[in-house]
Amino acid sequence: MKLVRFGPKGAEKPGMIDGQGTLRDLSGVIDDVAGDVLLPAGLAKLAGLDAATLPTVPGTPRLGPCVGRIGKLVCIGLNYSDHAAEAGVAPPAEPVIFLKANSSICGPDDPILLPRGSQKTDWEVELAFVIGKGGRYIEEADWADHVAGYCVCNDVSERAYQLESTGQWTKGKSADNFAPLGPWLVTADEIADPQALDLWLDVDGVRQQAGNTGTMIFPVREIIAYVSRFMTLEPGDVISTGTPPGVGMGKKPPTYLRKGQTVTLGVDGLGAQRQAVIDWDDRPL
Ligand SMILES: NC(=O)N[C@@H](O)C(=O)O
Repeated sequence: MKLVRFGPKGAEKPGMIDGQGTLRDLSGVIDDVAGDVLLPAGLAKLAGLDAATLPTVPGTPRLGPCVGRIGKLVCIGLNYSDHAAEAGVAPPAEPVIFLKANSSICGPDDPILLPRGSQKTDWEVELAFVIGKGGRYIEEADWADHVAGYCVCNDVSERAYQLESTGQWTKGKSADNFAPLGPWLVTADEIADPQALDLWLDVDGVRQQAGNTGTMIFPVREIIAYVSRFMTLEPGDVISTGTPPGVGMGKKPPTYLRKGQTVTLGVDGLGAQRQAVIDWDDRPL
């Protein structure tokens, strides 16, 4: 199943994309793509629906982040050795974990908002996964029982805020619209192997990142066990698994996003995102 959330920011309704690619309204069945709906029983109920009986949604409404009421957005840093090399650091011996502020989460095609004065806003295509059944101290062998599905994430990053001032990475990772999620939450049954997915990102139509999740240092199964050693994972939490090489920071010379550019990105089977780059002060209100 491909689950979506559509409509204006903050008032998104749940929906699904049927086998013909038509957007269907799920708001008569569930209140949101969130929480317990993501548990195995919730997803089984949705899978049992006859999509043809759901109302179609006219037009092409805005898509919101494909999961609602996200409790936390956990990210894995430097999870591709060639990205670690371009970032100038050694591949980590254990997963690097950081959080992005929930206020950075936005729809897949919402604009990237350049923070005031930003000169080093960068792109990062990533495979993200969504927790269904939560847990603590999850065994690696049980990882698949805990994943509701997968989606695309652009881990937008302001490198000066992230790396050139005091503290950890949070400041550079958390600005508004720095975490587009979607277009769809693709349920886990549709992804045979999360470690065999191509991912790509273009700026103004020019390929910048091309990778495959097979080259991650720490695969999804290890990430879920590792993260749950440090925090309880809950239904609707999202974990983004790191970016392959080709970020702007790693170019020679480094190249960053400018107002007026367009970023497109995607992951095999999970759909694509498209973001216009605009100044924060020009954001639609
Ligand atoms: N360098 C940096 O910020 N990288 C991470 O976000 C990552 O995904 O590897």
